[in-house]
Order: sequence, then structure tokens, then C-alpha cells
Amino acid sequence: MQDSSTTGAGPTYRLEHLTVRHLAAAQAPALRDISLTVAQGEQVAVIGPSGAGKTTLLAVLACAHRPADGVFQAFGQDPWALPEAQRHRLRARLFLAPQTPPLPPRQRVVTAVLAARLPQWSLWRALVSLVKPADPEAAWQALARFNLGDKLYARVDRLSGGERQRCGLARLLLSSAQALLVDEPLSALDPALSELTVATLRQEAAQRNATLICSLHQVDLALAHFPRIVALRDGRIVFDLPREQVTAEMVTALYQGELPAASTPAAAAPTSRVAVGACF
Ligand SMILES: Nc1ncnc2c1ncn2[C@@H]1O[C@H](COP(=O)(O)OP(=O)(O)OP(=O)(O)O)[C@@H](O)[C@H]1O
Repeated sequence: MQDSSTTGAGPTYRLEHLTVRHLAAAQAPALRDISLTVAQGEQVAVIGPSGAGKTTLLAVLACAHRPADGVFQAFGQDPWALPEAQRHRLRARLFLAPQTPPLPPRQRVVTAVLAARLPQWSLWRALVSLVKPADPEAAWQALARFNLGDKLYARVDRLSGGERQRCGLARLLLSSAQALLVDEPLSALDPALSELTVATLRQEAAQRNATLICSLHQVDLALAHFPRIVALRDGRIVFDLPREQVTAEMVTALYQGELPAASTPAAAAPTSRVAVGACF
């Protein structure tokens, strides 16, 4: 019998009553009582005010930050109960695109983008690619999807903030990950590029049936493009709803700090996803 963690039959993520801390136990947790199930292939936007816990949640989901308490499973496995080598293999199935991609400043864009394939390459091929890029055509295609094809041979430190951000996202396209975790991909982009970027991420995820979880400050774009909205505030899930059920009042209250009664998880219970809970 095959293990569901390798067949992909189960959810991508299962979180139950998760508590996550950054520092000492004395500090208030960054995430608390987070329960969330995300099916393979789902596309979820995570919204919420600054400091709500969006980046922390993505770090947990990327198996980069160990929760302090609660249940956390990725692809049916608790990464923190696995031996290091297995946890490493599990991480290879996830791709986290941080808000500021860690790109070596002196590298050419082509090399930086192709680095997304390192987990798939032998050490020898990886070393050779540093000198002579192994598949520049693939890197160009990925960059072109973010309107950045002309920067293939530019140096990373000569890119603008928005170009660097899209360069980081082009890496995502070259990965073979089954869960795509994207942290505020639009923070340095103009409106037209924001639309293009969200559309490209969604298209890529749909094509490979990958789960896409994206934190966004642009609530309008989140509501326009993502079927499911998870709202965080002060480290807790405020609502977890299909976008059709998210009202302007709920969004205003989320960012003002007070929620109308109808948007509390219990009151908004018509959907099975409500408050089933709420993350390199
Ligand atoms: N490395 C860290 N050490 C200590 N506390 C941290 C660390 N990173 C984040 N925090 C705290 O954890 C909480 C959640 O931060 P997080 O970065 O996850 O929020 P966010 O919703 O992504 O915010 P933003 O929208 O501003 O990026 C905040 O109170 C923050 O101060």
C-alpha cells in the first residue's frame, strides 16, 4: 500500500491548535490556536494587518520554523518528527518565495533563477552551471512570464526592487514544488505588474496542481483572484472563508481591529471551512 504522503491523496497541510513563538516562552506567541486544512491544489490568500503573523505562518508552512505546540503536518507528515534527511526531502516539495528574495548580488539573473533547480541536479551539474548556465532558455521563459526576459544576463545588484522580486518568483516557476508559498509578492510592483504576477502564480499552480498560499496586503487583488481568504490578526485566524462570503465590513474591521458579530467564525458557520483553523 502506498503512503498518502507520497501519493498526494491527503491535504497539503493540516494544522491544529498551533502555537508559534519567535523567541522566549515569555514573549507573546506570533501565532496562536491556528487550525487550518489546505487541500492539494487549493489557492489561498492570507491577509491581515502588519504584524498579524502572515510571514510567520508561511515560515511554518515551509517547515522553516518549528511550532511550539499543536499539530502540524505537511503532505501527511510532521516534518519535525522526521530525521533531518527526510525533513530535507519534504522541504524539497515546498517552495517559499520570501518578500525579499535572497539572491546573490553579484550573480547574473540567469544563474540566480536556475539555482531553483539545484535540488534536482547532481553536484557536478550544479557546479558547471555556475560557470556556464545549464538551461538559459528555461530561465528566460520563466522571466518572460513576469515581463523580465530582457534581464536574463543582468547582474542581480543592478535590478530594481520590483525586478528582484519578480526574479525571485521566476525561480519558483523553475522549481518542481507541489506547494508554492509566496510572501507579499506585490510589495514593489505597480498595479499592472501586480495583476500579471498574481495571474502567473495562479496559472502555474493550477497547471501543476500545486497548492498556492500567498500573503497579500492588496485585499482587492486577494478577493478578485483567490477562492479562499484566510484573515489573520494578532496571530489568530479572524476568518477563513470563500471570497464570496467576505464583506467590505469584515475587511474594514480586520484592519481596524474590531470585527462585526456576523464575521466571527461561529456566526459565519455556513461554510465548512470557517475557522477550521488558520503558514521558510
Ligand atoms: N525574527 C523575529 N523575532 C522576534 N519576533 C518576530 C520575528 N519575526 C516576526 N516577529 C514578530 O511576530 C509577529 C508576526 O510577525 P510577521 O512578520 O509574521 O507578521 P506579518 O503579518 O507578516 O507582518 P507584515 O505584514 O508587516 O510583513 C510580530 O509581532 C513580529 O514582531
